Amino acid sequence: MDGRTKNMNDWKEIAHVITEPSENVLEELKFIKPTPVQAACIPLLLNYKDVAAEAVTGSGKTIAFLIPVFELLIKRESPWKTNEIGAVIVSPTRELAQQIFAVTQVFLKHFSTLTASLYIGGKLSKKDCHDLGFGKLF
Ligand SMILES: Nc1ncnc2c1ncn2[C@@H]1O[C@H](COP(=O)(O)OP(=O)(O)OP(=O)(O)O)[C@@H](O)[C@H]1O
Repeated sequence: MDGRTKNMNDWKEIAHVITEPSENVLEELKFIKPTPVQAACIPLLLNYKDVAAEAVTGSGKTIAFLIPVFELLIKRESPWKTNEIGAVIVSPTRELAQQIFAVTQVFLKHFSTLTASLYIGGKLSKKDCHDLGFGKLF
């Protein structure tokens, strides 16, 4: 058993359906095992189920949806159209949006074919519109 397999052991319930890039993200973040909300949500979302989860702050909700989002985006077989958006993550506050975007950056290092942009209030919307024109997947 190599180091990676050993580290992924606690993710075994869901590790068989996630790809190497996600495993690399988990390794980089040093997340040895899933939190309860992650264990509950990730398999359902990967099976294209609708999920509404409520869990206390700090329970790991970010990864619970980011892993499925990235996994489902890279599994898509039909080619992306210019300006097509693959996923939209809506957050109630600017701070939370920035926090989620920071974790997204770790994923992007390992999912090199995807890109992401952050759109928050307090910035010039003209620049946002310009950025969107380049066809972000996120
Ligand atoms: N499986 C895991 N193992 C260890 N640490 C984790 C794991 N998942 C998330 N964390 C860490 O726990 C902390 C809280 O995670 P996260 O921000 O995703 O929680 P949250 O439920 O989205 O919180 P909030 O409701 O405040 O947005 C972060 O520091 C994150 O890096």
